[in-house]
Amino acid sequence: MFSIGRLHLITDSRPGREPLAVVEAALSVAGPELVVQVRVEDDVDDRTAYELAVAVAARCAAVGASCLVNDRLHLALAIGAAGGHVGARDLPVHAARRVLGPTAVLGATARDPETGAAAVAAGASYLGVGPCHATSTKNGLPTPIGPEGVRRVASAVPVPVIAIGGVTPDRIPALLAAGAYGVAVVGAVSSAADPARATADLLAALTAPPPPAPRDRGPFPGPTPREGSPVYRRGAGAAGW
Ligand SMILES: Cc1ncc(COP(=O)(O)OP(=O)(O)O)c(N)n1
Ligand SMILES: Cc1ncsc1CCOP(=O)(O)O
Ligand SMILES: [Mg+2]
Repeated sequence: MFSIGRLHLITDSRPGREPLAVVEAALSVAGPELVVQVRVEDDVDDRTAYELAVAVAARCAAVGASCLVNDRLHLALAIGAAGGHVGARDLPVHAARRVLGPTAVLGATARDPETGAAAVAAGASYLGVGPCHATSTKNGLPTPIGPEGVRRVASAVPVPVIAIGGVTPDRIPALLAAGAYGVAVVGAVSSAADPARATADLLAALTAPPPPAPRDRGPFPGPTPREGSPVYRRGAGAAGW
């Protein structure tokens, strides 16, 4: 059955960064719970990207973590990654599915329900949804969609939604409450003074019990969550995610 982690670490390969050291630190804390997405800047050549991907994949394999490759699906196949992630300017989802095969993990970017539903119909196993919040990690992104935007997409698709863009531990509860299954981060780990500690903080936020439903808060009952609402969706582990 399809299974995917809730914390996705996307590599930061901008000049001056140390993606492999960051991945090692995160894996030392998260182990098999981590999904590492190898992402390089567009001007990085394939050989350099391949060498980073091989090194990341080896470290993931050592602890049972999953490795995905962003954009460059030939690299995903070449290194035996669990799968890849594509967005609007990459291969279309149906073509990416043909490249990766029927059982690979295939992520697709969506910021609205229509795009998300189309991506799922075309073969996406999960959706990366955002940017949720402002970020300086990637230029040219559209206006952040916030937790409400996540809610709109998550309520329209039957696959895990991974919230991305400006994600920090304190923002995770609202994203989960909106129906996100997990989060993808670059800066929250890669720009942290202590990437291992930052990883632990993100994991703690992802696994913290949700706040009590309104009806449990006191003598004045609030609205009961509807079945199928994000409050229920947090139990999606039962569906095999
Ligand atoms: C989990 C996740 N979600 C979204 C993205 C963004 O993909 P894309 O829109 O193709 O942009 P680039 O990352 O390729 O610049 C992602 N990588 N991962
Ligand atoms: C690649 C990408 N796509 C949407 S936001 C983003 C970057 C997210 O980086 P950060 O976690 O540092 O905001
Ligand atoms: Mg892309």
